[in-house]
Amino acid sequence: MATRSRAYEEIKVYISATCSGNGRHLRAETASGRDAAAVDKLVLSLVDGEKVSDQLFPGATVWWHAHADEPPSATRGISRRSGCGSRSGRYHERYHAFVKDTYLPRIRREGRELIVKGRQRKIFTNICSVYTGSTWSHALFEHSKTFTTLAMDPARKKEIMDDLDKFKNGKEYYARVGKAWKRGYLLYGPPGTGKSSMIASMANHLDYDIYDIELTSVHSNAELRKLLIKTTPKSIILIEDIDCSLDLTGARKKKKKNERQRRLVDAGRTGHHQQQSDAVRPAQRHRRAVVVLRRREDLRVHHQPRRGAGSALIRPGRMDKHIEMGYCCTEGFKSLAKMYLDVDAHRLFDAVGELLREVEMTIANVAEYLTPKSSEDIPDSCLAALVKALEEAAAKKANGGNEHDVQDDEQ
Ligand SMILES: Nc1ncnc2c1ncn2[C@@H]1O[C@H](COP(=O)(O)OP(=O)(O)OP(=O)(O)O)[C@@H](O)[C@H]1O
Repeated sequence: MATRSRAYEEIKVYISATCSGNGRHLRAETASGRDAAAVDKLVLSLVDGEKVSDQLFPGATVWWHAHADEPPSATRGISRRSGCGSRSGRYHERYHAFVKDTYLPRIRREGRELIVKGRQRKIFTNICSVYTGSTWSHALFEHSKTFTTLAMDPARKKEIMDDLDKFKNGKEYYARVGKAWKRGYLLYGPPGTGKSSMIASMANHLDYDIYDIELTSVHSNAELRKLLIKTTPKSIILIEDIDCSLDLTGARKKKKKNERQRRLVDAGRTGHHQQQSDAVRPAQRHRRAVVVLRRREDLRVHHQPRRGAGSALIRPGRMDKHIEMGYCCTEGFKSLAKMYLDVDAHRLFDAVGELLREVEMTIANVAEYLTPKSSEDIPDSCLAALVKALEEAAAKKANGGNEHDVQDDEQ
């Protein structure tokens, strides 16, 4: 809404997002032209009474003034609760067309992007209380892992990132084929192979919140549905250790009975545990996490009386993409070496590559060897320690032992 005052126009915009950043520490200096800092100040950082000027182009300026007032209740689409005041901008009337048609739309667009970028994502977990029933409690999601710092075969990484992008930008596709806008991933692999890191990278890549559901605390499908309804439209629904989660209500006893047998089956699938029979250690079994990316549509939970709450949601057959998080490969090792030691090439690379083809070591273990433990540690000593550990594991394996024992003992 613009009001006329002599040769000047005034325009008022309401900021409809929670402020982030502490405006008090920012000086209300002249904002320079079009840079993001100007929009940042304007949209997020100004405190009540502060002024900032923004140059449209040489000789043409908008003077902005921050107010703490809330939007009128009739203002549509603006939440009173989350408002952080308004900004009034004053400019010469001769620039009115430019301000209205070019400047303001750009400020709105850039401001919206900034708000989204500056938004703190959250990780939710479900809690069950006698007073409120099942509900979500949350903490800030601050996992720093991204696809840039996730060591894995670049081709596989690209495939996963492309898949995520396709999902994220798939609005028209999902509408056209009449499918709910969601996608399920089954992540599986031994502990320490990077499942949590992958989930964090996905959340950071998509800029989604994470809802980590503990299905054993959910007693019925109705309860689960209530929880899912309370999730935000752009979210990752995460169910870790689905083998345990499936062990819910009626299935629990039967499952326990079959536990030993299942371990053996899992061990058979993973190959290297094949001859271990009862010696299969739970810590080395493959663990599985289900990740459901969700946009807009509610997840449909079908009634599954015999399998317990959520089994329809997490049954592996329902997953669109299976991602195996395996042991460290040569490509994964090379990206770790770059990340941890800042080396692209080294005389020990070939030896490590060869040994990794022979023995299985998790990325977490490799990363630990590549982490300098003192100021004397240099790439040479870290890589030599890794080669030594791999050689010991290979020797143990050759003698019929468990190569993972060496790694576990040493770490
Ligand atoms: N691909 C990877 N790139 C970089 N670091 C990794 C990778 N995988 C694992 N790590 C490092 O190893 C450690 C363990 O990884 P993570 O927790 O992601 O494994 P996980 O498979 O989820 O283990 P668990 O099944 O026990 O939960 C973390 O400190 C992580 O930084």
